[in-house]
Amino acid sequence: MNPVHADFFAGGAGEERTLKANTDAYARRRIIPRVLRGTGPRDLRTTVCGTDLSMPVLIAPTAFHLLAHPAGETGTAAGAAAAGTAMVVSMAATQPIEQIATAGATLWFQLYPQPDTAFQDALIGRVTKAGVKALVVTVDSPVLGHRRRDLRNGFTDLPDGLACANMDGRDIVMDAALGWPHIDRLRAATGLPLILKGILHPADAALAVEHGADAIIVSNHGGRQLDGAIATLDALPAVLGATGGRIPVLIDGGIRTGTDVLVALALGATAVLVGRPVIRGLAAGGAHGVRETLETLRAQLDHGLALAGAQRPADLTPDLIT
Ligand SMILES: Cc1cc2nc3c(=O)[nH]c(=O)nc-3n(C[C@H](O)[C@H](O)[C@H](O)COP(=O)(O)O)c2cc1C
Ligand SMILES: O=C(O)C(=O)c1ccccc1
Repeated sequence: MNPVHADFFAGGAGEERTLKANTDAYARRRIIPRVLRGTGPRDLRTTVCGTDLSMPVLIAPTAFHLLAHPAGETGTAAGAAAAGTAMVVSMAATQPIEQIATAGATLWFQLYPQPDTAFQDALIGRVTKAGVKALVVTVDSPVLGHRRRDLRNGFTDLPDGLACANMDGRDIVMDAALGWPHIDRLRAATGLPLILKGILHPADAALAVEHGADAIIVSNHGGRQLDGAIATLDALPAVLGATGGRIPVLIDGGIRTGTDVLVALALGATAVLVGRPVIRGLAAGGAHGVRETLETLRAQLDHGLALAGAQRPADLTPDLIT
């Protein structure tokens, strides 16, 4: 990959402390396995907001897949389809949603709320018509994070010939005026499940429930927005305390192995999303590479469940983690 693009995918904001904290939080945890619980054969299937998944792992929304591989988002979606999981398509996707949909994966669509609500409504209509099964609204980006690698590299825009293919020639606006009324507006604008991505504070998790969110994603945007923000795994318990089981709580950031998935599930997440590992799979081998990444996570999760004394994700409980 072009090193400038590799930096774009890998990098975080500021000192990259939060980027590192996400993976460190998993490395700090240890599993206290149970034995003699009859763990075979495992069943990893999970349903989230009406979407059936072969395992509790989804593809996080990430920008610009054509920079990673000529198959682009359609290749990523084909990998998701082969693995039986869902892909969250970024608003900054470089291929049209209708093309990505031809790969046959279950798709959710990620949206940065746009001040041009007429355009936003049209985009929601377009992706709904294309068959997406949920809207994921990213709420952690009132402004873009300060990404020093991109600034140093002068990476400010897509190269000629590439564009955000679902934006009708517009730029994505990150809007610091956003508030809960914008969420209420989105809630009224769609019958699709509405999922808020980028929640870290328990008070915001409670507000998300009150404003009709169908699920939330505990996320710090992979350490790309507020450097110094809490690691997502460390934020999870208080968020779960605030939601009290009323809606599913998903998590992303720093998940690199199947045992990381196991830890997140045991601490109460319904499912996880993975960002950079999928981009690396895509860059290395297109749709097959994405599938390989997902199948590796599945095999590791399955193996970990057996060794920790769980037959299915629902058997995992917080007492298994220290
Ligand atoms: C290169 C890159 C681009 C991203 N683009 C988006 C995006 O367009 N929309 C969004 O909501 N999140 C975006 N994210 C954040 C991811 O959805 C996710 O929160 C994060 O990557 C999870 O951390 P992980 O990469 O450690 O798995 C992006 C992340 C990366 C690394
Ligand atoms: O969200 C991101 O992290 C990201 O990298 C991005 C870049 C351009 C447009 C939208 C998102």
